[in-house]
Amino acid sequence: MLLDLHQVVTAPPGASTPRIGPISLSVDAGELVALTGPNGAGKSTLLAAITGRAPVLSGACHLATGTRVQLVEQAHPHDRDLPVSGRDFLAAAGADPHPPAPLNDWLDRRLDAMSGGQRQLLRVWAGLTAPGDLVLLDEPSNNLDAGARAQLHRLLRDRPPHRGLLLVSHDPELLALGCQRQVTMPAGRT
Ligand SMILES: Nc1ncnc2c1ncn2[C@@H]1O[C@H](COP(=O)(O)OP(=O)(O)OP(=O)(O)O)[C@@H](O)[C@H]1O
Repeated sequence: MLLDLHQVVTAPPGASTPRIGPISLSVDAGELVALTGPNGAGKSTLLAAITGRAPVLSGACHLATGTRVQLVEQAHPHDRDLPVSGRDFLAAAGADPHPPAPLNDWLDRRLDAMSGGQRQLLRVWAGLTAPGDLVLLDEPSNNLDAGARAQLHRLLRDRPPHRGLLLVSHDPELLALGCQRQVTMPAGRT
């Protein structure tokens, strides 16, 4: 098992409330596990706990020894300030430099000259193909139009087969992509 959470209770980085959880889930190599739940339930905070940026207040969060984690966060306003080309961004991430069309058409463009959706797809590609065993995707279809959502589905469908994926999403189309399990985050507590 790459990731095994048992009754984990966490809280946002630097805060002691709200308490998030308890939640249990596991992700094995090759599995796609979906994490759903209402806005504010704590899904992004749980990803922060898995990557060590938020505390595990009780329960156990176990990553198999040597597991490399790639986190693709929700689109961040500072993304657009990065003065690098798509090609340099993929190189810096250690990602596959040959994404499928139409992503390959954007590689000579600077990130700050791409649309938010184009940056988002490139970030997902980087997360899926950079060295890693477990990929954490935080609401990757946010702000994508129908065409970009279709591209995202293709990237996920054709992902490297042995990686484990934990997919945070509210998007029914994404959740229908063939998740092994769907786990619902309980509402947060103060
Ligand atoms: N830095 C912080 N300090 C205090 N509270 C925070 C902080 N960051 C988030 N929160 C609170 O923690 C709770 C969980 O937030 P989080 O972003 O993890 O939820 P989420 O399930 O990912 O939500 P969404 O579906 O809207 O993205 C929310 O009530 C939020 O207001």
